[in-house]
Amino acid sequence: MTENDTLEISRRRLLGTVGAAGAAGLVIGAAGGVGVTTAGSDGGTTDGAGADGTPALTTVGSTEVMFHGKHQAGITTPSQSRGHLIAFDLAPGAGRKEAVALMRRWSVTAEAMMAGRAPDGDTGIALDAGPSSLSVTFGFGRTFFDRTGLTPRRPTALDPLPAFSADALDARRSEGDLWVQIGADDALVAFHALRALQKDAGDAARVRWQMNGFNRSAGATAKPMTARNLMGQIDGTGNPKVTDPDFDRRIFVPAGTGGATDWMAGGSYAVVRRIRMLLDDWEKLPVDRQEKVIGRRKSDGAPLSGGSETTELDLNKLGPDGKTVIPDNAHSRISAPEQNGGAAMLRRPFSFHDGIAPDGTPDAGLLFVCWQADPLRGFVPVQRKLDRGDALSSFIRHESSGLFAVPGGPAEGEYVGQRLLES
Ligand SMILES: C=CC1=C(C)c2cc3[nH]c(cc4nc(cc5[nH]c(cc1n2)c(C)c5CCC(=O)O)C(CCC(=O)O)=C4C)c(C)c3C=C
Ligand SMILES: [Fe+2]
Repeated sequence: MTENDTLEISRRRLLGTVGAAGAAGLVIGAAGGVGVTTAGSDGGTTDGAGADGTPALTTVGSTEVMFHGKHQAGITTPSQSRGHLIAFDLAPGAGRKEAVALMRRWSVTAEAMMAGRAPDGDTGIALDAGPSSLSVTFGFGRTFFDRTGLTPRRPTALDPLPAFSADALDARRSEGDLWVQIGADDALVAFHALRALQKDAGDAARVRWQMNGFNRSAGATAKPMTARNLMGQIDGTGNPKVTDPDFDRRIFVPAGTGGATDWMAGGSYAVVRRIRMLLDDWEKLPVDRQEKVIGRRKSDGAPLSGGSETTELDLNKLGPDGKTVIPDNAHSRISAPEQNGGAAMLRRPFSFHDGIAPDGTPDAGLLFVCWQADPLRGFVPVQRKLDRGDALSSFIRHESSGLFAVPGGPAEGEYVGQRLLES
């Protein structure tokens, strides 16, 4: 477990709000899933409910994600119900000096808001709310390095992603000098963070694109479970777990790689794709055919080869017709690490819905965000393979793309990116 996996209920909020609900102690050890332990003097349960069955909703507002740590927040942090992804370009004439000042400002603001404190010049949008699991994550795009005179320190991992045959990318909604991912379990808290960071950008950087997403709200299901996407599938089952022995090696850049990119130690690379779902077409497909597209049951996410959600896929199991029960073009088969030389990534997406497109179809889908120590051993080989023969590809369209270097988390007194910008 990493330092940022440990979420704490801020003592102040706990006493101020949760205490009133009778929850005497709350600890969230949250890597890969929220576990809420309520040691209430009222005999509350371990799923956050009080003895009288009243949900301890106050825990949603009270949960605090740590800003400082080995890794930035928002990577292994449990997915929040609201998200904003926003890319900025440095303003014309702005260079390294302005970038340093901006990263300092952003870090001060993010730290305050994640702790539930109002930043300077506050708008008041989040007044009354606790931190609500707010996380703010900062990344640098390929173009940032030229703009700041740091080209020699640009990692090769930021080389442009290859073009894929199914790409229908909008350049204006792709890439960017800087990238910010905001997540929170309250819509106002998330928007508040977005506004504060936009205001902090001042004259130094301009918004290039912004996308808004959502996930299931904490407490909406009877027990914590893997989220569903807008196609109705349980999505996230095959993700690497922080307890896997090779988790850190796959997701985070190791220290001591030496040389120009040492500043990325503890960091990770984010691939961001706005993937439209062709929901009208998808929903016309009978459920048994939808299940063959993925290779898993829709109801509970279990592999078509049998078992429960967490059972390994049996890719060789044959059906009565002599064909593999998980079809050759099933999404789960093609993307499985064992089919891709072990290539793995941590998928941490948000769903999006931006209304109805001009053709009358829903402009909805997945803000696909995946994390890896090296995109050439994560996203790229898997997407190459999916691009060639994934049954899901008839029902999705990749509309924008970004690749960002997300440096390690700041130590106390440091700002995000300091090891790049000041060495
Ligand atoms: C290149 C990477 C991937 C893209 C792009 C992608 C898009 C995408 N996926 C779903 C739905 C599901 N994906 C599932 C599994 C899965 N997908 C990827 C990679 C990409 N998906 C991986 C690596 C895996 C895990 C494979 C494994 O370890 O077995 C599943 C099954 C459940 C699960 O494991 O999460 C679903 C469902 C959509 C809807 C989508 C684009 C919109
Ligand atoms: Fe997938």
